[in-house]
Amino acid sequence: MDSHVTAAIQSTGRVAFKGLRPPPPPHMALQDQVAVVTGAVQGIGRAMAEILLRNGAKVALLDVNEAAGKSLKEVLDKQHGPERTLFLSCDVESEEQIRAAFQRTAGALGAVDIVCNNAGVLNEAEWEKTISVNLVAVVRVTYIALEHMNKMSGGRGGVIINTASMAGLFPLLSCPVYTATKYGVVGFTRAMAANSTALGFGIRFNALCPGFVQTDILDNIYERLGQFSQLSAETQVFVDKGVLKTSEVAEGLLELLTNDTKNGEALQVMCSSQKYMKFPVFT
Ligand SMILES: NC(=O)c1ccc[n+]([C@@H]2O[C@H](COP(=O)([O-])OP(=O)(O)OC[C@H]3O[C@@H](n4cnc5c(N)ncnc54)[C@H](O)[C@@H]3O)[C@@H](O)[C@H]2O)c1
Ligand SMILES: CC/C=C\C[C@H](O)/C=C/C=C\C=C\C=C\[C@@H](O)[C@@H](O)C/C=C\CCC(=O)O
Repeated sequence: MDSHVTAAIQSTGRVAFKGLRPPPPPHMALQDQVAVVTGAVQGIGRAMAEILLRNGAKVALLDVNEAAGKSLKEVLDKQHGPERTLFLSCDVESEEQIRAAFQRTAGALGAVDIVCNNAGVLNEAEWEKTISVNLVAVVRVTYIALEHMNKMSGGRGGVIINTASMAGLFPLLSCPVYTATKYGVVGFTRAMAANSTALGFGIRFNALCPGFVQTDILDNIYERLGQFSQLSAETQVFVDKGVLKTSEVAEGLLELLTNDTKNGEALQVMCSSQKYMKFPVFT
């Protein structure tokens, strides 16, 4: 993010970013960086991959949706060249598949610098699955990423960004398990950031916390609320207050990646502004 915008966030904790200026030039800091994005073939993950590529990074696109992955790869090849991306069919619930994906990324694109733990689901009826994908897999991918990136074991450090949600900071009506997973992601991110500082991993950890975003997660929400489906109208009232574009969330990712003063932060991305969450200080 531009230095004056970063300064605005630091001084006010809030910055408006919609339509104020032409697109900024690419961030040199991301040039030829190697990024792994999970849940990369649609929605927020796709917007993350696109902004990384526009800023000169190489991107491994990990997802369970092979058909969408192959067609996205074709689109991105035309825009950025085939050597800039890799699509890898990978279920983040599988340790074996994640290990293979990191190995293939390092072999084809180079050592991993950036990980975006973004894959997620919302299903209060299949709540164990929601915990498995949204929280357990974030821990699993992070620990495998550490084996590649940790400066204390020969890696070269980097940045790990976890897609949480505003529902990781405020309870989301009708989605108690989804809310719990996103609170878990925020807590894990902050704890890993503190560990990284204490143990010298050379890795920054931050959480991205968008409000409602126009993606498939918002579709057919009624069917995925399980025993809380009677509250779908109340949830819809929140949704109707405003829905973000995926590109706006990707701008938040860029801020967390390029602002190297940020570690252990949760960036709220809302329709009117972005602002860092103020957590209580424990003394
Ligand atoms: N859409 C919103 O309103 C919103 C708001 C805040 C946070 N989020 C979070 O953003 C992230 C992305 O969601 P989205 O809104 O883009 O949804 P989406 O459904 O459009 O995209 C999710 C992607 O994750 C992939 N995925 C699902 N399970 C997977 C698995 N086991 N392994 C690998 N890939 C898997 C899907 O195939 C899909 O491509 C999620 O973590 C979600 O919780 C979404
Ligand atoms: C239907 C589910 C769709 C998508 C899931 C996704 O992750 C979206 C979550 C979005 C928002 C959740 C927000 C919860 C909000 C409230 O509880 C609310 O009262 C927050 C109030 C103020 C916060 C903003 C501020 O302090 O300025």
